[in-house]
Amino acid sequence: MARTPIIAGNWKMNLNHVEATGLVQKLAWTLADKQFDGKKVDAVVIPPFTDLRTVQTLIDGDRMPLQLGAQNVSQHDSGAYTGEISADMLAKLQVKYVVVGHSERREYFGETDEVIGAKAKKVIEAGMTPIICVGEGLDIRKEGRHVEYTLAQVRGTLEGLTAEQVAGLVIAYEPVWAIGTGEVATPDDAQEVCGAIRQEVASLYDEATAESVRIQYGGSVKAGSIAQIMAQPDIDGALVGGASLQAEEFAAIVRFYDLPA
Ligand SMILES: O=C[C@H](O)COP(=O)(O)O
Repeated sequence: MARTPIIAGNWKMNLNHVEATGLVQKLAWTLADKQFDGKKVDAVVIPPFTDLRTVQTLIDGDRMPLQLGAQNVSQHDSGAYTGEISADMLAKLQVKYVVVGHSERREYFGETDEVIGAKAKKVIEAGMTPIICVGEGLDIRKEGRHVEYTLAQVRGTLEGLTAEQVAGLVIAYEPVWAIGTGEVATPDDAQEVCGAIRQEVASLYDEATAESVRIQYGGSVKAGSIAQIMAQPDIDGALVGGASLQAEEFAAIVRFYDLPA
């Protein structure tokens, strides 16, 4: 079965709930103008926690062809974890996707593969889909160890998940040196690692699981680069940062199939 492409816009710590309303409305108008109905591509917006209720109400009320995502989640169910948000709280807001293990969380908040794997498990148990982020820094890339480094993160974060669970999730390959820098990995660079991730899933689980898991590329994706990236056999979507804050640019990325490769 063909994998449905998934284009997700991670807003990071940008836009309050009032600004979020403006962006989502503009995005929906732009997509409607282009007859986008959300059937061909999963189009996901991932705002900060404080915007989720507002954006959910808009998507729901206006039947926008958008799905909702969150940027993080607690690995605990409930209790004395001040400042944390549980998977059940997100599911109740009709959140469908949750980013876990973004490189910024690994770097600034010390998240390990073990913690990320535990978060992914909570997301799945709450009926949502984790977007598990992996990817190497510049030093590792220069040493030529990017594939083995990224695959070690894949093994570390998937540990304990069943084949059925892995088949339904999303893995985002984001080389850290390409995030927010304007440096896009070439389509071949991105395919090399995304292909290796799919093979690793096949050897950890089986071919059917590897064929089903969706793999995104992330790192300075723009409308001008998305078509070539999406033309790669093992890339099923993109995790977009900066460009997802501009409605027209993000709408063009969502409709990558209309752009020349
Ligand atoms: O989650 C998104 C990635 O970190 C990519 O961010 P960027 O598109 O601003 O490089």
